[in-house]
Amino acid sequence: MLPELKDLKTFRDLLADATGPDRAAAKAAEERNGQLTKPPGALGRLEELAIWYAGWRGDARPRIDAPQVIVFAGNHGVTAQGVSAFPPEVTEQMVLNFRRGGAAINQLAKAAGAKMDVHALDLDKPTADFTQGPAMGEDEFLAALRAGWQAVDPKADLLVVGEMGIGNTTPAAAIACALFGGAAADWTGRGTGVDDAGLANKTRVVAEGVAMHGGNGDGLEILRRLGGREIAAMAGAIAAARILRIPVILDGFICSAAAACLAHSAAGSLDHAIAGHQSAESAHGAVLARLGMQPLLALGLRLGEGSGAALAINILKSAVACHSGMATFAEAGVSDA
Ligand SMILES: O=C(O)c1ccc[n+]([C@@H]2O[C@H](COP(=O)([O-])O)[C@@H](O)[C@H]2O)c1
Ligand SMILES: Cc1cc2nc[nH]c2cc1C
Repeated sequence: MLPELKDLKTFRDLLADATGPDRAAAKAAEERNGQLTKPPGALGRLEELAIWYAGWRGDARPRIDAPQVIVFAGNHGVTAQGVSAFPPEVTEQMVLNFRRGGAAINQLAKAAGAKMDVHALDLDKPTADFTQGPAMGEDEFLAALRAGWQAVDPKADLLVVGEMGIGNTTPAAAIACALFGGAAADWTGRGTGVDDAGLANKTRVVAEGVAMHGGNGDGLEILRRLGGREIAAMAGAIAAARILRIPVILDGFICSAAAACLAHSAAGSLDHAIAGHQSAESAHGAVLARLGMQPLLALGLRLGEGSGAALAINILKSAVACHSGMATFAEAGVSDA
């Protein structure tokens, strides 16, 4: 059961106190893996993926039958600074497109056998421009975390969180810079495709935001000050999934920035998450490296929407299918080494 998110302290406490995977199930899965009809280690990373998944599900021979993809959408006051190649109206237009089934993620979720939910968060009320003050007040931030928290289907057995929000690579870059240090230019990329002048302007905006808000508190406070509603909602959903023991596949740059805020606030809070795909957004590889994650795929996508993570669902499903469906040496009458 998922506890109610009364206030930010409750969220912080739940994040810090969440229990880890079921070690007995992981151990039993490891033993089973050693008996399957293949040379030891021959399924490469699929083997560790299946054991990791078994541990989080508390089942040495699990199945993946009910993946959930959630796309959160939000609008950003910082778009007033000309940081995106597209106008902010596109956020709402794309939400309609998601609801009609016309976006890439609709097809990718379908191809992965996942149900997809869309949550648009106060699109008519963009966050504040973080160069002027905190992006969200405490109540707004809590409401966004809660939207993510409540969006997770407790019956799901795998979760992908994605986003749509014109301008949101700017807050994601600012978050990464505030959490990991270095120069704004190290974390700022082209997003939907800004030109060189646009990139220079965006880098200045990120630097201003980090100068104003960086160094103020933990990852959650950084998320409130520099983030956005859809970014906070992704963080809320990832944290809820851990409590529900639902493994998570992370998507691109913005999703990873949301996740990084959780990891900064409480070590181990991403133990139930893996990286699905390394985005072409320039700093995504560096964020994943800081999180100690190796993406399953690198196909050059830079779309968001949960697209890269949705593509990785079938890899995890395949790992679990091999693990749970293969015969052991004894069952198949194949000679062991
Ligand atoms: O996920 C990524 O790595 C990613 C990289 C570049 C762009 N995006 C998507 O593009 C939008 C943000 O780009 P921008 O240029 O408006 O900041 C937002 O809707 C994201 O879903 C997403
Ligand atoms: C068309 C479009 C689709 C998107 N999907 C996620 N981010 C996006 C940004 C744009 C501009």
